[in-house]
Amino acid sequence: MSRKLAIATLLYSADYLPGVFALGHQVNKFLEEAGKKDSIQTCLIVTTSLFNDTLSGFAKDLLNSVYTKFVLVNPLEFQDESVQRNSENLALLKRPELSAALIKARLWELTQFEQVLYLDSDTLPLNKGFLRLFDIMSKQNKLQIGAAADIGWPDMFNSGVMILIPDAGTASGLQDYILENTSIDGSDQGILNQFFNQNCCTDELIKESFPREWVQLSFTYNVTTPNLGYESSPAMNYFKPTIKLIHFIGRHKPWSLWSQKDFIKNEYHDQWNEVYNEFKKENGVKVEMPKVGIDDFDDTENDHTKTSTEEISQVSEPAPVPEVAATNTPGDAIEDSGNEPPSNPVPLDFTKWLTTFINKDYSISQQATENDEQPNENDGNENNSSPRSDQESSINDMQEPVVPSNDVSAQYTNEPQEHTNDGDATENTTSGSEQKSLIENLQEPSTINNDVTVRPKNENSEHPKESGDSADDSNPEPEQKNSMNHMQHSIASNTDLSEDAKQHGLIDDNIQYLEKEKEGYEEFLPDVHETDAIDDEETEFFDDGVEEAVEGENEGEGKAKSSAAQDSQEGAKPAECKSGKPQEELPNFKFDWEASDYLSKVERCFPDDIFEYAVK
Ligand SMILES: O=c1ccn([C@@H]2O[C@H](COP(=O)(O)OP(=O)(O)O[C@H]3O[C@H](CO)[C@@H](O)[C@H](O)[C@H]3O)[C@@H](O)[C@H]2O)c(=O)[nH]1
Ligand SMILES: [Mn+2]
Repeated sequence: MSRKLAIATLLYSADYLPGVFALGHQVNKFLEEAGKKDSIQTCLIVTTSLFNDTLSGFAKDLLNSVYTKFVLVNPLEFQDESVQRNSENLALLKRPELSAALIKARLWELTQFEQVLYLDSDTLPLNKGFLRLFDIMSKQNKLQIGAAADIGWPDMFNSGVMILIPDAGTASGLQDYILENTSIDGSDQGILNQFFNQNCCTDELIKESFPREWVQLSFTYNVTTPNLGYESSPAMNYFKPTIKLIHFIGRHKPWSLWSQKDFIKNEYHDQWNEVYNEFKKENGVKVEMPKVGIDDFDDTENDHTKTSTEEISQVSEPAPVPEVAATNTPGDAIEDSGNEPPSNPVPLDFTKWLTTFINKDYSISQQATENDEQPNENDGNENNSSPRSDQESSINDMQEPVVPSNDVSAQYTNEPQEHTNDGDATENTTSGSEQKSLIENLQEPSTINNDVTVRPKNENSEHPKESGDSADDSNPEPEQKNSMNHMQHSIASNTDLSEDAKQHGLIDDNIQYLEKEKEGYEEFLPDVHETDAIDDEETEFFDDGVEEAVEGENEGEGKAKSSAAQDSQEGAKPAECKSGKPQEELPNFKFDWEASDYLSKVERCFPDDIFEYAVK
């Protein structure tokens, strides 16, 4: 009699939907190819609140087309406390969204299956060879976990690919352990290693009798990428034909911006995109993924979707640009892009800020004597934001299509709740995607030739407390959520940007925007590109630039980031203003933010072509 087998993945925030879709699609392909479609279930573990309250009926239908079973799970008991205790270690990862990955502990509750192959949703099997794991591990017992070494610390396993035996006793033991111990990495990988992996027992005596066992799988079952600095490693070339699965670890996922950029992308990202496009084509998905994914969202619900739902909850209308779960908040940007000067003296829009503060003193003094000498200058100023104004109509066009919500026929297990997709007929959709941006340094993998390395099994002992080494497979990157929040204030243009690039519409807009103004801003541009082209931090840059320039009332301090402005000023000095009147004194760059009415006193004297973008 055949064993009850499942391949499972996890979804606790909508921005991983593309991963879940592509993975499910690919797994099905290989199950079919291997003739195992009927013998191995595909199982989506999804948080109850995400499923019931957030995902659209359309998304559920799509999920239903690739997964045979949905398992709705709730947070672990006392998960909040665990997350709290782990927060310090998790901070090392710079991946706060992973706090909820502790919910992977629920995998051992899937006792309706005899064996489960868990795959992170950012994994991609490359061929049906990955299914051999069920054969290789056919004798696995409930105290064992099969996983490949993590490249960040190869004495530990990576928890993105795990084969396990569900068992109620193990499940409760693990959850107790999570309650009582701090995870090495603040998330699931650390604590699962501590629980299962004898190597994490730093006390040699206890190690002798360690009760559970990590069975090390070949790295070819979980080849993590990116592998910066090692991409052309001889080992990679040597083992390439044997790779069964790729795992896109870290902040940057194949569906996020960076994979669309030439500078980091590798062939596996192309493969992922092919699979994803194939999925979309086969399922007739033509709308943008945010429209697929999420219904109206109630911010009061679960913690697990917090990273995305913080954003979702703010959004009244979806932005058209991101392919995947990206949230752009139309609000501020659109409002600010009108002709009304902002009532708030702290400008959010960098260009507006720039044009208003330049030559303030000059214009004030000129005003005193010349009155109408520069009658049109303020027009350009007011139109600073005009490149974005055309987006308002795009936003208005972004109404979620009415998508019929079909019943999801998959069975729900484990605290089933009736899903109420009926109310989802109209999806005012948006998605909360924090753009995960990180480039990992990966160590050269110590690849083994055998598929499995079974370690000596020990018995009966206490669990190791914790080790000092981080299992972090991600390089720290500055936290970017805040900057994402800033990003939400802007709307990306509805261009033909690649779908993922569209997620970062703001970034690209800003870059293009500045390029248009290149003349006179050259010294400024490299900073923008270097700092911003890759990820979300550009928004911080702008804010910083504003703050620094403002705070740096002595001219030197502000120069670093507003040098272009100053240069333009200096360049303008001997030249003529648009009015034709030569400037007679150096502009004063002092910027007194306390002066509440400064906007009304601001003038500039640049030639109009500097503000060409305003016309466009
Ligand atoms: O916002 C999120 C974040 C994660 N996930 C799910 O949780 C998995 C783990 O997150 P992921 O971004 O894939 O983590 P990695 O970058 O792979 O980071 C490493 O560290 C994590 C924390 O220990 C482990 O869960 C991973 O297996 C391990 O590879 C994802 O694949 C998803 O299935 C979500 O649904 N929403
Ligand atoms: Mn992963």
